[in-house]
Amino acid sequence: MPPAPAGTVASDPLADPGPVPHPSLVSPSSVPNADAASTDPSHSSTAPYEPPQPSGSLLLAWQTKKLSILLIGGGAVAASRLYHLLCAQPARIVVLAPRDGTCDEVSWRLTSDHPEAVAGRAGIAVEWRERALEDKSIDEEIEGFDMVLTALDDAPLSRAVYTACKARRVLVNVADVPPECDFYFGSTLRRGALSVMVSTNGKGPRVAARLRRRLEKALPDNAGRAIDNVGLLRAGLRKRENGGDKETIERRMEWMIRVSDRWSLAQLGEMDDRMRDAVLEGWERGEAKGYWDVNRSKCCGLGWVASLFARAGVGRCPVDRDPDGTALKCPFVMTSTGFLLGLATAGTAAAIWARR
Ligand SMILES: C[C@@]1(CC(=O)O)c2cc3[nH]c(cc4nc(cc5[nH]c(cc(n2)[C@H]1CCC(=O)O)[C@@](C)(CC(=O)O)[C@@H]5CCC(=O)O)C(CC(=O)O)=C4CCC(=O)O)c(CCC(=O)O)c3CC(=O)O
Ligand SMILES: NC(=O)C1=CN([C@@H]2O[C@H](COP(=O)(O)OP(=O)(O)OC[C@H]3O[C@@H](n4cnc5c(N)ncnc54)[C@H](O)[C@@H]3O)[C@@H](O)[C@H]2O)C=CC1
Repeated sequence: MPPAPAGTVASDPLADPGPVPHPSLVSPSSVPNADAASTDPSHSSTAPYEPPQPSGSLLLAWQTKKLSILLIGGGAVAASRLYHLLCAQPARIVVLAPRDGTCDEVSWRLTSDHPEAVAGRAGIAVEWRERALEDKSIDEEIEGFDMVLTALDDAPLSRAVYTACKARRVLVNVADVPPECDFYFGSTLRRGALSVMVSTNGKGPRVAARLRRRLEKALPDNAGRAIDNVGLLRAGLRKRENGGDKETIERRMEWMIRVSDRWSLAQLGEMDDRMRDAVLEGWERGEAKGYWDVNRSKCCGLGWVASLFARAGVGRCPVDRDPDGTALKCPFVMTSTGFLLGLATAGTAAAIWARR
């Protein structure tokens, strides 16, 4: 089969078109108002498009690999900041805090020989300036940094840092003075390359943490691995087809959408090198292989049957077609099944009653 023409959604007749096409592949006017499907009863908009939620902040995945970041303070808040900074893997992290008063976690992350502490610092120039910040030396201390974070128990000193940073156009977060922050931290859960941040924009950080814990419990165990494996698949696709022209980009995205929508998170979490290569073999023909298509010999050959069933959408909700959903949990399937059963029961009762 020749490669799929750009912009088409299903070159494989049995392939699932998937729940939502990529925004770049549909005309903007066909994007529906997500509110219509919202389960939040406070949303009663009839606007055709999602009305802006005035939260006051822009959530972004900030790429920090070229940044030099200064963290001032060494207490519990600084420990949390340091953990998130290490996850972000900037070029350089400098902590400015006297040894006396610095908590164990901060000093462990900065100096321990424990293999995990060492791995956590890998590739980052990490430095601990073991001294206290003084008012008169602020300008000197912040020199050369792209971002400054303060986690001090000294509000006037924090404010002075803020003023100095603003004079130099350096981005700053002052943990104890929200109006003097260019950005806020949020409650973030991390699994591999997957991060989810809950932000209440300064309204209720403790509640944000509670919501984050709830999300953590709801997330499948291997969600992080699933995302990492999708990353490897996309990298593999780029190796096969690295073209940058519009048609190639559209074809790559269209194929990735179809493949992504055929694998549940649990199945993605299992995707190993063999499965990935088998999926990538479908690229040339524009074929989007699902989990069972590349595991047909599994379960004594019953994988073939599962592959046919999966392509026909058996076991999936016919309405949202979510690869992680099952028909048993689909309100549409359950309601219509209940309705048909009710109808059959009422019909049988009526027939029995009419015969008497
Ligand atoms: C504006 C913001 C600026 C910023 O820090 O970037 C800010 C500000 C302040 N927090 C204060 C207090 C508390 N903060 C927490 C917890 C967290 N705070 C975080 C973020 C933020 N905190 C930003 C807004 C984020 C948002 O709203 O979404 C989290 C999410 C992320 C993180 O810090 O990494 C992290 C949870 C992480 C997790 O567990 O997942 C707890 C709960 C606890 O400790 O258990 C308390 C005590 C209870 C309470 O006060 O509500 C005070 C002192 C108030 C006072 O003086 O009374 C201020 C200053 C003020 O509000 O004036
Ligand atoms: N944004 C947030 O998430 C939260 C913010 N806070 C606020 O953040 C601030 C810090 O909180 P904690 O870490 O719990 O306080 P903490 O008292 O545990 O730590 C303060 C740290 O600052 C260091 N320090 C003090 N003066 C210094 C100086 N001149 N130079 C360098 N380091 C200095 C101390 O050695 C200590 O390590 C507090 O003002 C608190 O109200 C508190 C809880 C959550």
